Amino acid sequence: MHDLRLALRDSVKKLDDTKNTMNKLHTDYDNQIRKKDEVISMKESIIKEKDAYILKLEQEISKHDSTFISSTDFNDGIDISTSNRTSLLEESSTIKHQRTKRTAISAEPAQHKKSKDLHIVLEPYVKSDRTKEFLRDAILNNDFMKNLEMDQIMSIVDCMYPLDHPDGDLIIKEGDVGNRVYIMEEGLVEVSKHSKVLTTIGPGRVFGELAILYNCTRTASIKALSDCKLWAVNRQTFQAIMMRAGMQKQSDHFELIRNVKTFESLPEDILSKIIDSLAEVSYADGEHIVRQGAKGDTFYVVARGRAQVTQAKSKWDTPIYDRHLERGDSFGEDALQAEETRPFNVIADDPNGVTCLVLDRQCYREMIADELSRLKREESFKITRKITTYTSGEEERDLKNLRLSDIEIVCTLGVGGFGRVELVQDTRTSYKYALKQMKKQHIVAMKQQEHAMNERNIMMVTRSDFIVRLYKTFKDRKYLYMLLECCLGGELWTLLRNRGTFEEFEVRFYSACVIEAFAYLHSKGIVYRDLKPENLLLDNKGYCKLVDFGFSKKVGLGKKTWTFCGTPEYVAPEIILNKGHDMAADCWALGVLIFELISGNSPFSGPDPMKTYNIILKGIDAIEFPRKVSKMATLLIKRLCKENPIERIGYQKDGIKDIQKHQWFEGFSWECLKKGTLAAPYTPKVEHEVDTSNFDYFPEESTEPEDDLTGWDKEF
Ligand SMILES: Nc1ncnc2c1ncn2[C@@H]1O[C@H](COP(=O)(O)OP(=O)(O)OP(=O)(O)O)[C@@H](O)[C@H]1O
Ligand SMILES: Nc1nc2c(ncn2[C@@H]2O[C@@H]3COP(=O)(O)O[C@H]3[C@H]2O)c(=O)[nH]1
Repeated sequence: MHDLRLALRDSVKKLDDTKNTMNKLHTDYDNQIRKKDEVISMKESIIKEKDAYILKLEQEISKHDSTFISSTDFNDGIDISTSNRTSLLEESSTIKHQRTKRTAISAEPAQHKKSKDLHIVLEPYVKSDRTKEFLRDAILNNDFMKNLEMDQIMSIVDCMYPLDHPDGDLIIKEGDVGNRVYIMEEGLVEVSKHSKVLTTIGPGRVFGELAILYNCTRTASIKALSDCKLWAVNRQTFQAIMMRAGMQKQSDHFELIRNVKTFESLPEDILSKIIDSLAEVSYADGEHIVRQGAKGDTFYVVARGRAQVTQAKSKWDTPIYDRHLERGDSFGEDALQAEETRPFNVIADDPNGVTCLVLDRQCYREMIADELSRLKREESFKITRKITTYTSGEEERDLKNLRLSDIEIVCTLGVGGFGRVELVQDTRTSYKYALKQMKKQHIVAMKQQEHAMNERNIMMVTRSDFIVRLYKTFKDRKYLYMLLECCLGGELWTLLRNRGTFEEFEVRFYSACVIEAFAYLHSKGIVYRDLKPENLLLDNKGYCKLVDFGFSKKVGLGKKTWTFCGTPEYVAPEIILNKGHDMAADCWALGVLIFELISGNSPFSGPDPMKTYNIILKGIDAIEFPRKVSKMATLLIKRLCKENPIERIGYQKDGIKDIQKHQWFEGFSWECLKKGTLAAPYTPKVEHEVDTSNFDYFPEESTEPEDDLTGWDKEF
């Protein structure tokens, strides 16, 4: 019995020990969990602190960004607004996020100044042929300027004038507004950036071109290391030549083409497409342009010089003179329909040679013929689309009677270049909106009045589920206000920052939303010009919508615009080269976006905008695609990022539809996307109407801007 009792006591003790051990283990476990939680919350607070620090830093940077430059000090007639943040970002590179929001830049010449620029009288400076050749070769040796058209280069050469700088002179100061491009004839200069010597430049080299080409402040300083003999061209002259050459060529070709019988009944936008597809070909005196009996599929218009038509009665006869062709005369029309056996010879008969505009059948078919038959079909069915009126919910929102004083701020959603975007509510109806408020004085200081008006005018009439809706605008003494549809899912940029990359099925969805937005805008002749993840907002369902129409413009179908504008990593080569651009620039940017969303990095990215432009000009084929980008996506990106705008998918016969039909989108339900029934790859967590957890925190602003009562915003 005693033994049994002892054994029982032993067992109870053992049980107690086990219980104690268990309790201890539990306490340890709890402690560990607590510690883990503490570590997690410590980590979170470090991340928060880091974010706040980065935010502060970014705000500091954007304060410095306010050093937008203005060209009025040398009154060159072009408005320039360029944020010069690169150097500051470079300095902060060790602590910045792996992903930093990118600033857009713009150099929109005001309309009246644009035309004034075109009427500038170019003042050639007389110089020897040897000097001309020397200057031309220097330009052709420059990475950026070699891409200009030869007639632009020769006009620049003609307008260059001599300039001397003695040893020790600071010819260019980093950060200044640039007003000349130079070519060194004799001497040596030293290039430095942030006081670090980068290189030296000797005879036969161009310098000072970057600030002029891209409307930014001087990217480096240049000091004479000896007495220097230079040639210079003024910014105003340089930019007039760039813009004028493109415009003149377009209007010259337009004049020639509109008088060709085959094209006489075509609408202007199709004529413009033909013009874009034309190639200029030159022939030496006596050279055959076409040969009798040869097969051909090219159509010709004589642009310059005289050509002779001769014809032989048979193979064995000598050709006999028939007539002369001059500027505006065309031949080979039949070749546009089917292969033509040339019925005569056309031979250049001009000591200065002959230049023809040529168009081949395949190009004509791809670009124009289908569009023509579509037009004809539409004409015969007299398709008149009903203008949809979007009244749903509008009446109960009672926007007509809504006044600024009815709006109550809930909290800040974001801070932009010109002010803040607040989550607000209409106190009468409790509807929630995003209210973008822009400081008028700041807009004027940056010469962005035209852009602010464009943004308002375009967004006000835009009705697409893939574009943030603008409901109403207000203004007071200090601010312009835009009452916008609120997208509480946050920016696609933030999601990309948190994820690093997206899977292709996700990118397919987001880019499809952009494609729908572009299909809408492009059909109305509007070019968007600032595509990037920063400008795509997610709604509660996870669909993305285009926002920030500050650079959008109604160009019109078949027309071009010449503004340098966009975000460096996303600008198309024709924008960089000032060739005139249109909706095709958006197709380019779409290729860049798809690449960036899949791989996490944009394809064209240098340490500063100039290097980025240089990489863009080298083209997409020079870019190595990461393995993560599938073959099919690579093909689509390469077709979107074609150097020649007219070859870009999305800009050809079926427009944006061609992109939708691309194999990368095979199986994608465009219909469900449009109806809003397709499930988004990610649904943001939005728990209530004022849940701003998908946005960063923005501290309140203490200073108020000055009044602006100049009245430029009358129509806002
Ligand atoms: N409709 C909206 N719904 C929710 N958030 C918005 C909305 N519009 C803007 N935001 C947020 O506010 C931020 C600032 O927007 P805003 O358009 O002023 O800035 P931005 O893109 O820098 O433009 P800007 O070029 O005009 O300075 C955006 O980055 C976005 O996070
Ligand atoms: N930023 C930069 N400019 C350079 C370099 N080498 C030569 N330059 C020239 O320095 C010039 C300074 O003025 P710009 O920025 O107008 O144009 C710049 C270039 O022409 C270089 O490595 N970096």
